[in-house]
Parts: sequence; C-alpha cells; structure tokens
Amino acid sequence: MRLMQEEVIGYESEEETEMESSSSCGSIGELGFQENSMKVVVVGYALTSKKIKSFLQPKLEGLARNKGIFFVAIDQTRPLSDQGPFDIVLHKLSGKEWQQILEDYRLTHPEVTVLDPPGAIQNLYNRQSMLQDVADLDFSDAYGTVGVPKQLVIEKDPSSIPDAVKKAGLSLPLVAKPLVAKSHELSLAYDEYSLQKLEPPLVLQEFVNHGGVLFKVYIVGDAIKVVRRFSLPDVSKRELSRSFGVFRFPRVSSAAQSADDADLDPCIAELPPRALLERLARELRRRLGLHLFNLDMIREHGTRDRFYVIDINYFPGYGKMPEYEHIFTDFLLNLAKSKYKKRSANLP
Ligand SMILES: O=P(O)(O)O[C@@H]1[C@@H](OP(=O)(O)O)[C@H](OP(=O)(O)O)[C@H](O)[C@H](OP(=O)(O)O)[C@H]1OP(=O)(O)O
Ligand SMILES: Nc1ncnc2c1ncn2[C@@H]1O[C@H](COP(=O)(O)OP(=O)(O)O)[C@@H](O)[C@H]1O
Ligand SMILES: [Mg+2]
Ligand SMILES: [Mg+2]
Repeated sequence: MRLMQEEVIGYESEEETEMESSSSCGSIGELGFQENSMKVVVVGYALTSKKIKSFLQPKLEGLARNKGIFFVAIDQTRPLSDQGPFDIVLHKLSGKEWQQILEDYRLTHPEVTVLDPPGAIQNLYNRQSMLQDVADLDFSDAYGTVGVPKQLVIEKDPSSIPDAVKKAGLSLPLVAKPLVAKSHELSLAYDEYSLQKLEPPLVLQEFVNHGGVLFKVYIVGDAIKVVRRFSLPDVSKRELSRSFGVFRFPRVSSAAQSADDADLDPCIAELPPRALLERLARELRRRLGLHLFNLDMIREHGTRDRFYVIDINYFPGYGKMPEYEHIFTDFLLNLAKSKYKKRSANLP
C-alpha cells in the first residue's frame, strides 16, 4: 500500500554544504573549529516533546553531526543569553512570555538567526490573517491561479450567522474553522442556520470541491517538497440539496495518511506545476517573512489550473516529509554559511 506520494521539486543549494575552513576570524557560535576544519553550527531548539520526537530523529541528528551541526536543547527556565552561544534558534512553543523572550533575544543578539521571528509566526495562528498574504498576492501565471476560498469571520454572535453569510454572498456548504489555528475541530455545514450551534470566533469558508486530494507543500527556506494526502470528498449538488446540519469532522491530515492512492484520477492527482509552486513559495516566504512552513493546497475539481490555499502551518510535521533530514541540514548549513560570509565581509 502506498501511503503518500511525493515529488521533490528542487532544492536550491547555491553553495557547497561544508563550511569553509580557511579563516582566522573566529568561529560561528565561538565554538572554534572542529578537528576536520569544519566550523561548528550550534542550533538551540525550544520545541514540545511531541515535536522533538517527530523532528529530532536520530537520522537527522546523525547527519547533522557529520556536517558540523549540533542541536542543543534550550532550557526555558534560564536566560537565553546565558546559553549557547547559538548560531540558530529553532522554536515552536506557545505563550506570550516566551515570545517576548525571543523578541528581546533577537534585539540583543542580532548575530543569531531566530527561526522564525515570533511576530511573523503569530500571523499564522489566526485563520483570518494566515491567508491574507495569499489573498493579497492574487497569484496568476501561465501555469494557473492561486486564491483563497471566500471566507467570513464570525467574532461573537452566532445568531448573526445566517444574515452574515447571506450578506457576504457565501455559497453552501461551508467549512467552519476555529479562528485559532491551533484548534483543529472543524465542521462542514450544509445549511447556514445550523451554524448557530457552533461557538465563535470562527472562520466560515466556502467548501471547494477538489476530488478528495490535497497537496501539502512543505517549504524549508528555498527548498520545496510536495506530497499528496487524501482529503474530504466532494459534495454534490444533489447531496447538498438533501442534507442539513453541521457535521464535525476529525483531523483530516492524520486520517489521510492511511489512504491508498493507487486508483487516483490523474486529473485530480496531478501535482501543481513546479514552476507555479516555486514562484508562489518564493513570494510567500518574502511576504510572510518565514522560512519554515507548509501550505495545504487544493485544485478545484473540474479545472486543471485553479488552485486554492486553505491552510498554512508554521514548522509543520517535517518528519513526514521525505528526505527532510538532508534538506533541513543543508538549509541550516547554508544559513549559517551565508551569515558567516556577511560577517566576514564586514570585518576590516
Ligand atoms: O504533528 P504533525 O506531524 O501532525 O504536524 C502537525 C501538522 O501536520 P502536517 O505536517 O501539516 O501534516 C499540522 O498541519 P495541519 O494543520 O493538520 O494541516 C499543524 O502544523 C500542527 O501544528 P499545530 O498543532 O497546528 O501547531 C503540526 O503539529 P506539531 O507537530 O507542530 O505539534
Ligand atoms: N475550503 C475548503 N474546501 C474544501 N476542503 C477544505 C476546505 N478547508 C478545509 N478543508 C478540508 O479540511 C481539512 C482541514 O482543514 P485545514 O484548514 O487544513 O485545517 P487544519 O489546520 O486543522 O489542518 C483540509 O485538510 C481539507 O481536507
Ligand atoms: Mg491543514
Ligand atoms: Mg493547520
């Protein structure tokens, strides 16, 4: 059984992955040179135990070590400045206090790359602001268009939903998503009156038929990988006319992994064109100010080139991205290397 299909769509590695050896101006992270003359890259990490398990797998750590990259756990109970010194800080922890600590650290330690800036990440934790850059981009090129499904935010009063939906001109069915992106209790509503049962704040988004296949576009700096996942099935006009109510659905991405994709219709399963994804990812990286995220993308069923982004996740489950170990370590190395070069260039 094939669980997920994947396709590498390129990794821009402009420079060699090994650190340069001939310099006398100190080490990255001030840890000196390794015996084999590679500079050491120290990556501090502040992640949940779930994330540590899925991301910091032995293969990643081993490969990293061979390239001179060392992962060091950040102790949240101690000042960051007393730890490390780090070249890069990787983080995905919630809490305002922690975010402030990171913001302060960025100001006092400009030599450290904090992946990514907490403020930029915060935009992804609200399902309205998350898709704003995609909407603003209004992407269109020879390979297709990329938009956001029509959506509406309900801040408070659930009784206002039927009117608000009519006023906004949203078509049923609607996907109801908690405004807070970390919450994954989604529902599909066949009629707007039943939505009054749900608890705002919510985003109501038009459901777009896409043949039950979703594209997960993983981005790590300049590198992109796209995998197919099973998704919610289409809703026919007939089904819509006969159905009422709100149906809660479980987290789709985890359920999707056990699907067999052997019989997929090629019109549905064909990956979005590389050139389109590369341009889209480049633009979004810049606009979002982020290096580490993924996009959930769907193709409108019956079209070849009409795509929608429905979700963006910060520092997603890279452990599920094939070959993430190589991609991630190359990314970290290139980041450290380009920073080091810049610093060297500024020296007298
Ligand atoms: O744990 P995983 O591997 O399922 O990763 C989750 C992501 O799955 P994906 O890589 O897109 O399939 C997941 O993506 P979806 O929202 O399910 O599309 C989220 O990024 C989730 O983070 P959070 O709970 O929203 O903060 C991610 O959870 P964390 O690992 O960051 O806790
Ligand atoms: N507008 C939409 N049209 C069709 N299906 C959708 C839409 N929005 C979400 N879905 C389905 O619901 C799933 C979960 O929605 P998503 O916005 O990705 O939330 P989460 O952050 O919980 O992954 C998607 O993977 C997809 O299967
Ligand atoms: Mg999703
Ligand atoms: Mg999500």
